[in-house]
Amino acid sequence: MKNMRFTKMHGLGNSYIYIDMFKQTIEEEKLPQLAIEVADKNKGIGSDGMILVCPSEVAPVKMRIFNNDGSEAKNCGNGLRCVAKFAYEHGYVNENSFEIETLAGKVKATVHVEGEQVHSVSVDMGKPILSRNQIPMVGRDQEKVVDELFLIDEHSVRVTAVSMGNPHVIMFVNEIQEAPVEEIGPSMEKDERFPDWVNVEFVEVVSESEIYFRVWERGSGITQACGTGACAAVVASVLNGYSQKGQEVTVHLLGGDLLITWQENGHVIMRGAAEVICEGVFERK
Ligand SMILES: N[C@@H](CCC[C@H](N)C(=O)O)C(=O)O
Repeated sequence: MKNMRFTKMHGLGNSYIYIDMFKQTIEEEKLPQLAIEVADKNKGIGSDGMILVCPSEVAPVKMRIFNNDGSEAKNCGNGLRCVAKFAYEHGYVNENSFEIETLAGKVKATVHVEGEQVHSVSVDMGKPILSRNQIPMVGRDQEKVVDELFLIDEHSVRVTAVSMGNPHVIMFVNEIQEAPVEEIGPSMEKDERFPDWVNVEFVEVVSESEIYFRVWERGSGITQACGTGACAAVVASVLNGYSQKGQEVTVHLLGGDLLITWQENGHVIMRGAAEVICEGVFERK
């Protein structure tokens, strides 16, 4: 098909072009290039990537996410909240709580509705993955990677690694404004110690219930927000003794706030906004 209907949505400024695959089909091999084209801010629509809202055999809806370099990731926190809003408002689900399939497994979303519209969404993101080989991160010790010394370019930093279905490496800094996002982000993202590459996050701890957060995303570079990254940052805060399980943490991202709790049962709960920017037709070449 040539012309493609899209909805541009964002979660705290982390924007994607959402394609309704209940109503359209796109050739599988064309998806990576299409993500690059729609995300282009000069010749496309402009976004951090592309998300497909698909039928699923195991849940009412499935999310697939492509970064703006065309790479496909297994999970996306801000995307999950927007997919939940999209599925609810388009009538693909009838309940306020429902499952969403991702390449990393199923999660449960709950939409919070005012009138006919979803204004925010809570997602049970499941349990974080902490063992080194499953992040995946190279190294002999297969235990958790917590506050580990890591030499990158001329910097010596301490890292904690967490997978939320996609890989994250977290560094704690004293001043979030001074975080070396552009300096360290690109080389750490593609460092060979992370075989699948990695999302790179910087965190300033204010208190056990409040942190500041900035991100260099794998496949997209600097974005306004990263939902899975914010979940990983709260898990890392607990692992490093800055917070505790069961404590709700307000995460201040460039694009707004998320509320995140790493529960005693091991599940991470994320709550935040999901918004529609515009709808339209993209003319494919
Ligand atoms: N922005 C997302 C994460 C998108 C995928 C990520 N860049 C990756 O490659 O793993 C989020 O909100 O979680």
